[in-house]
Amino acid sequence: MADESPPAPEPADGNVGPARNPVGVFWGGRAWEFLSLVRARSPLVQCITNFVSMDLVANTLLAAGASPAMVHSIHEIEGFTPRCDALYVNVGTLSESWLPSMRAAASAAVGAGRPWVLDPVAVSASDFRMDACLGLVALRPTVIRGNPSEILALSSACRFSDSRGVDSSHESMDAVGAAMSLAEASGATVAVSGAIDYVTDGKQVVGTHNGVAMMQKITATGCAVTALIAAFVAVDPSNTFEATLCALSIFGLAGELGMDLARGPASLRTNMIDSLYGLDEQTVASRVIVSQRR
Ligand SMILES: Nc1ncnc2c1ncn2[C@@H]1O[C@H](COP(=O)(O)OP(=O)(O)O)[C@@H](O)[C@H]1O
Ligand SMILES: Cc1ncsc1CCOP(=O)(O)O
Ligand SMILES: [Mg+2]
Repeated sequence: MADESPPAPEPADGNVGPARNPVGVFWGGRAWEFLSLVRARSPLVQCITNFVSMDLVANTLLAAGASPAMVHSIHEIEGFTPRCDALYVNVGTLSESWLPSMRAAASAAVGAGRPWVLDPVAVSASDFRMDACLGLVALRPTVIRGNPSEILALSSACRFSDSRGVDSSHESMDAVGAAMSLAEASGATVAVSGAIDYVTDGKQVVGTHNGVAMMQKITATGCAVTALIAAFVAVDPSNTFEATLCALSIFGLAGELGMDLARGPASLRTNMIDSLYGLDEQTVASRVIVSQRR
């Protein structure tokens, strides 16, 4: 298809331009379209997520215009999950009693033709967690998003990596190859977060440069952006790759705007939610920065 979109303005540092997607649409424009769809449709996102993250995940989804539901009882899966627009599973505070709900919900989502998204928090912390995540990956998540250490560990299914827990000890660039392998093996779109967030389907790799380092100093920002990915995928399940990249861009941009007024992590958290809520087309179109890596 001919590329008829106008040329993108080069960013100040000149080395990464807002790239075009394969059909020549600006990522800033795509990100705005996805956010607008989420605001218009308010997708219902079932979240089976860790205790630490529940508040930030729910508030992030609400600020974006989506509708969160923290429903995790095994007795509610059969009736509830197929009615949702997307499912989000996060193993951050995994326990024996929750794992069956996660599996049942993933199966129910797949059975109902709904997308589901996995966040393999601290996957290498224990054999129990690694086995649980491998079992969940076998249930065909639509998207997997983790930090570099998590994606490296899950991709190699290495049970005793040098990861220290929920935080990453690697750069996102280090995990791009692992993310591609994981995408190929699982059939999922894989996102690895960091200073640059990379998204891959196993063939192409695209990076978004939005975000600020202080987002790492707020617990559950990773969990929250994975939930946002679920909301974006929910409104356009046939464009998983774009939805994932745009959710990461939008969340990073909210962090950048929030940082303008922040005095530290606590005020950044508040300002980030406010900024996400208030994003407008001009800001999104002009400030989303994406680069094609491959
Ligand atoms: N060095 C960084 N610079 C800018 N943004 C970052 C940086 N590190 C992480 N982020 C952003 O913080 C959010 C959470 O990512 P990350 O900290 O990698 O996940 P997790 O919380 O799962 O470890 C993502 O939106 C990511 O883009
Ligand atoms: C601190 C902590 N412990 C178990 S889950 C969790 C939150 C992890 O959040 P994130 O992966 O977004 O950093
Ligand atoms: Mg995480």
